[in-house]
Amino acid sequence: MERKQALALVKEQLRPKRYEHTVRVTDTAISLARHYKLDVKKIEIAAIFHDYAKYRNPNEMKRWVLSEKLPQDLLEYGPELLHGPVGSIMIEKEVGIKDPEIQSAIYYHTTGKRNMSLFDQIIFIADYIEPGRSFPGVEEVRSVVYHDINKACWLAARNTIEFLMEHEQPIYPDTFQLYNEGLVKTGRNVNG
Ligand SMILES: Nc1ncnc2c1ncn2[C@@H]1O[C@H](COP(=O)(O)OP(=O)(O)O)[C@@H](O)[C@H]1O
Repeated sequence: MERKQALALVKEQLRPKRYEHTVRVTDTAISLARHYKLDVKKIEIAAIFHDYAKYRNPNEMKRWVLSEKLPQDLLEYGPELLHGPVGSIMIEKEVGIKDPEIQSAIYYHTTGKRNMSLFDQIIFIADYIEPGRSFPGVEEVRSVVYHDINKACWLAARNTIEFLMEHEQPIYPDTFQLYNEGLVKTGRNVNG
């Protein structure tokens, strides 16, 4: 699918600010894909569709979780966490995009997870660092992402966990697993 057609399809699904965010995520992801030598056209499609389900009705998303047998614990964390997993299914059913790499990146773009592929990482971190983001710590992530994308994803997970804890929000465990993985892989675990 071409960029123009893909953007037109998501524009119908999103509010104007979210659509602008999507365009910035897409441009950021393309730049990272060029740098890390991934398929730029494929990254572009994943980025354009990453928030496809963002404004779907929470009850509709809940029905998709149940009918598609997605992990039911997602339902305990509020509707915000559903749009990635549900969006990964919806793009196949509604748009005809059936591609495991694209669908995985959309599925995990909010929480991250351990063992992300480079493709997953690029969508996850492009969403976090796109130029419209201004939360604490984002500059540090931008400064490392072109030479150490593992570190960038780890920092994003750490910052998100800190933010959610400060606000006493529940935290879906995939983000903890990404955080832990970074410490274990760099030897900074409890025994190190
Ligand atoms: N593991 C998690 N558990 C609960 N909430 C999370 C987790 N990871 C991220 N979030 C929250 O989900 C919300 C949506 O994330 P965001 O990056 O804005 O996604 P998107 O750009 O796709 O809308 C943010 O408020 C973020 O703090």
